[in-house]
Amino acid sequence: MRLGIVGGTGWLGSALGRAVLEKGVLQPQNLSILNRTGPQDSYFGHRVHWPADLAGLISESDVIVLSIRPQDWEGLGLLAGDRLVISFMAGIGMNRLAACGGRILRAMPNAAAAIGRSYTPFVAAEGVSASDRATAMALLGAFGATEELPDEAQLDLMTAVSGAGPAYPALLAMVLAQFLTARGVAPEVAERAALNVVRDCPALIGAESGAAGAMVQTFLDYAGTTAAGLLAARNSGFESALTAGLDAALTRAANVG
Ligand SMILES: NC(=O)C1=CN([C@@H]2O[C@H](COP(=O)(O)OP(=O)(O)OC[C@H]3O[C@@H](n4cnc5c(N)ncnc54)[C@H](OP(=O)(O)O)[C@@H]3O)[C@@H](O)[C@H]2O)C=CC1
Ligand SMILES: O=C(O)[C@@H]1CCC=N1
Repeated sequence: MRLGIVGGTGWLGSALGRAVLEKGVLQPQNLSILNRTGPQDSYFGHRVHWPADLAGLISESDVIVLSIRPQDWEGLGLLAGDRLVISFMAGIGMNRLAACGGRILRAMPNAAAAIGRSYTPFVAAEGVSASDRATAMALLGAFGATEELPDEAQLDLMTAVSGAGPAYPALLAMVLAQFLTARGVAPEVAERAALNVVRDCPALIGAESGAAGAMVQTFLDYAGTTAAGLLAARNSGFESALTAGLDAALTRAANVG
């Protein structure tokens, strides 16, 4: 299989390119990278193809990954023939992607792709075969976990939620640190304390089903200071504020590009 990544030097495109090479999913001679700024001497220590333009990338690829920003899609003018096309673009629906003529699969990685820990759900259009799905899962599996969703509406929901990756935990860490600094704690100490909470919580919560709810319940049952804080945060609109943020992201996804 020969893979072409449009946007292969960007945030997600480079995470994918690096992962497929490091995991041995592809040999460098089977990887083509297109960007705006041009070729690089070394691509994560490998020599890959740097086609001069989109036509060059198409001609030397069996599978094309679109990892450009949504607003760049209309100007790209991709005509993919009967190739498998995997789009990472937020909010560019199957209806618009169909213009390129390929067999389309939309996937939604997140920033954890850069450390091989993305959660990458996908949906496939009609005409995408079992073998195409296996190909996509091998590629996406190189930078984390992947699974198929039943419909595109769910992928758009995931765009707002898992697609945001560390964004909301980072906002949480900022609020925690601001609370401390506003009450006299030195900024660097406040930041250490806040980051400790956010950075260590994945290992503490675990990954099993119901783990987050169980953790909250553990603290509520403990009935101490944290329970008082959790209840007050809920009563002050913590959940509705976050839900409003996710709704705004979903609305943006529907209007992007
Ligand atoms: N970043 C994230 O966490 C997530 C991103 N996404 C989606 O993934 C897609 C990629 O995002 P991200 O990696 O963050 O974006 P970046 O801005 O980091 O990368 C975009 C890439 O596209 C290249 N590019 C832009 N226009 C063209 C063009 N006309 N021809 C060839 N290459 C082009 C850029 O080239 P150059 O490097 O030369 O400028 C760059 O390599 C987006 O559509 C986004 O919605 C989805 C989920 C999460
Ligand atoms: O913020 C963004 O636009 C990207 C796309 C989906 C999630 N993150």
